Amino acid sequence: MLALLAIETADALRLAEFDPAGVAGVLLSSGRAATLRLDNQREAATPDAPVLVERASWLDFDAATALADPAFDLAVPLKGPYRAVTVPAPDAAAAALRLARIAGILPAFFVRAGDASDALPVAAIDAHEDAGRLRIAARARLPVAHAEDAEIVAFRTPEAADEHVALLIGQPDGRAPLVRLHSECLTGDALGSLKCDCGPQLDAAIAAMQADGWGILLYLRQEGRGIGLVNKLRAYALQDQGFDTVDANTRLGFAIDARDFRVAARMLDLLGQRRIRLLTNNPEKVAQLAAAGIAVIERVPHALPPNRHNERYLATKRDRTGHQL
Ligand SMILES: Nc1nc2c(ncn2[C@@H]2O[C@H](COP(=O)(O)OP(=O)(O)OP(=O)(O)O)[C@@H](O)[C@H]2O)c(=O)[nH]1
Ligand SMILES: [Zn+2]
Repeated sequence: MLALLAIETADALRLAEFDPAGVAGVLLSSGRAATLRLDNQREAATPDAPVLVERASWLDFDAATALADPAFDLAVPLKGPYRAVTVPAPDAAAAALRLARIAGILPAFFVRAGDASDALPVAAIDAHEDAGRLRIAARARLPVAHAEDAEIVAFRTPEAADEHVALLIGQPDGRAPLVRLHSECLTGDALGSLKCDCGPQLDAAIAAMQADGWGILLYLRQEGRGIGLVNKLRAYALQDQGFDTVDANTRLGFAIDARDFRVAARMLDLLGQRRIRLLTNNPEKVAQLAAAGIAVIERVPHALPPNRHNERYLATKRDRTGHQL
């Protein structure tokens, strides 16, 4: 049993209440630990396993914040040496790091031994990520600017606040539908950001479905490839320091791509569409859908013209994350 205090939402006073004895270590992800060069220590060398940094006397709240938040990596020369020690409950620790991702906060906690009173079981965190628990919650006609004959279907689970939606465009005609898995991007979808290609991809997907007669746009609430808006903006700030989109995610302590496309497979299943043509440049989407029982009979490329702000981002997708661009 672990007691946890998220570093992002704590302060020195709350830390003192949580851990009067000053013994709580700092739990980090393996990616963050590697950035801090802890991975040459045996206790921090297992790929993808959580890492616990021993509480040294100088490791106060501010020092822990610098451990947790890469915004300080270049500005604050980190103190040390850090010592990685055995993680007492590795499954609970891993679940805590998943919970941080779900909550959209930095994956870094003070940890000490906990007791059973109001403990959150690991299974409760797993349920948040269980696509099998998605149900159709509501559906209605929704004419949109470039597809007047459209219907919106909203999905949710009893646990998660995310409301994924499907926009069904046109009428089924017996052919496998053109499908797009679009991950939420507030900056690109709503504000017209030029840093990525999301906005134009969203518009082009709806246009392609309209032209083809019918299709299904899945709008997945996976902002920032699953790390949430605030963390994506932290990644953007790191990109302003020169790191690319892949290294920025790792420095924050997240997977390069934290999305789970079983959500999309489940939505297609609930819509009764198990044979599709998929608009994407990302082979991982095809692979994850296929693994979840959706037959992707065709991959339809979905590349749009670059601009001077997203050229490097698109090159990184091509060179480092396997996008077929
Ligand atoms: N973490 C992070 N997320 C980003 C960044 N830029 C865009 N995103 C998010 O990435 C998601 C879009 O994914 P992309 O990787 O552009 O494309 P894809 O969906 O993998 O592949 P395609 O189907 O080929 O478009 C959206 O959720 C965006 O918010 C970034 O620099 N960092
Ligand atoms: Zn975007």
